[in-house]
Amino acid sequence: MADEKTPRASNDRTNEKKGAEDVEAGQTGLTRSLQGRHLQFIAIGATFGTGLFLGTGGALAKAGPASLLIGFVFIGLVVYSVMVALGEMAAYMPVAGAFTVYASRFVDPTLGFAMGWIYWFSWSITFGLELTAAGLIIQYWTEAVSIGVWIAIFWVIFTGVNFFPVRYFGEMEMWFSSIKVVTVIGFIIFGICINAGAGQQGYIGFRYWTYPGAFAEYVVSGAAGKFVGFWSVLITAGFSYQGSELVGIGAGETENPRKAIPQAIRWTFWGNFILFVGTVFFIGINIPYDNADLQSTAQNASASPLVIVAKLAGVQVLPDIINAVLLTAVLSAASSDVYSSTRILYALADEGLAPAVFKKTNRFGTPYWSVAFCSLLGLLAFLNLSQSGATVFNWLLNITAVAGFIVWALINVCHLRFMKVLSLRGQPRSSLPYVAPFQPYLSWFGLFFNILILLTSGFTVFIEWNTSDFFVSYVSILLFIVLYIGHKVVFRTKMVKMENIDLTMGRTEI
Ligand SMILES: NC(=[NH2+])NCCC[C@H](N)C(=O)O
Repeated sequence: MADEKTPRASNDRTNEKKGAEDVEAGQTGLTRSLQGRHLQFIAIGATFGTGLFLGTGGALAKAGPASLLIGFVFIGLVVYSVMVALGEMAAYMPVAGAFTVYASRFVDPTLGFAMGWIYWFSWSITFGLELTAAGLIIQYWTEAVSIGVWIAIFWVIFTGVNFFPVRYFGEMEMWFSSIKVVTVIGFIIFGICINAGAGQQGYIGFRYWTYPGAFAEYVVSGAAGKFVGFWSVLITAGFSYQGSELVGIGAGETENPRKAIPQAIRWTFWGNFILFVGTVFFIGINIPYDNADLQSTAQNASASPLVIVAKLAGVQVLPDIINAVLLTAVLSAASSDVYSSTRILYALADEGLAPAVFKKTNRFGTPYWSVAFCSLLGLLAFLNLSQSGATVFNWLLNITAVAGFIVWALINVCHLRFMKVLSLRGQPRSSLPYVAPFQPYLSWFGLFFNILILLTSGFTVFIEWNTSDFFVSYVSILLFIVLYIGHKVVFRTKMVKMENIDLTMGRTEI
């Protein structure tokens, strides 16, 4: 198999001579200096970003509060299926890059290649997207300085941060993420008070669910529908939750994977789920979906619904404070973006699926070429300087979200195959360090909906043809297909046969 030739295999051979601990650290070249809590915070850092803080506004405006809530709960279930699947595999086989490695080993090296590069693509693009969002947020205070200056400053800072030893990075990310979590909790408490009558609107309750209503009519060229509105929320919800799966990417860098990974996964999932659903619930009961600010946000991503809630309540300085926090939120997401695309590229190089230079680490374990290359794509943020910044922003958001759904679907695929091979070899799943619940149904459920959502993400083009919408909705799928076919044609890989699947390499306990 191609495996024989990969640098990773040779790495492992050298490692066999070293002590058990060295095998753990040396296997990836990255150091195992992160703990479970760091993983969790990196995942939280990447997840709580533009999606929750800005994207929810547009979704509420178009679909109404009930659709928003149901959409976030529903995608939460899909995320759950992905997270527990990943947890089961990663706790058993902690390797850097995690799921692309599983795809290569359990299904087909070509699948690992295409999945890895599409995932890498989604994060590199998100870096640019988030830098732009940061610039837009600052412009709330002053437009005297060009947005390009902010993008440049943040690009330098967050690229630089990723060159630090990973331990410092993990520590910094923990602070950033904590600020976000505290903000969201603060917002929820604030939302309760405002709803109960603390603001200038008096007691609100569910008033806005009656007028203007719980569901909005989603309008596409004359045709309108409530279900369509709900369905349109799913892409935004998906984008918002994406990043949760990062817990698995850092798997190769944790000190005690068997314990740390399941715990980190559990905390990340439940933390994200509760805070996301809580946030969209309180946004949805405190802002009428036909609010003018909200409707204009849907057009130009200009104001966060969190800021709108504070504005409606008539609290003076609060919008500024929330804006400041949003800035840190989006910036921390930006630095996690680089971390994530760097590690995915490293893992691809490690598997022999990207140039070996991306594997080079310095003595602190930083894969510096990889960091440099990934952050270069963040410079795409400067494209947003054009007039249609908001349009470009929405485009990138959609492209990224679809890429994310492809990756989630493939995590489900890997898990289904993982379970199959275990059962063929007579190894009970109960012997695993972490066992995903409701299997195999949950993984099938996740796979079905991930595919359905990504295939229907561009449904509006079927109602009214629009080339640019078609492109935005399906370019990630096209890219994925091109990567897949391209790799197949050049390398002529074969699907990994069940009996050849390697379940031992990368394990901490054999
Ligand atoms: N597949 C991806 N890389 N998606 C990007 C996720 C972005 C993140 N959830 C945010 O709201 O900012």
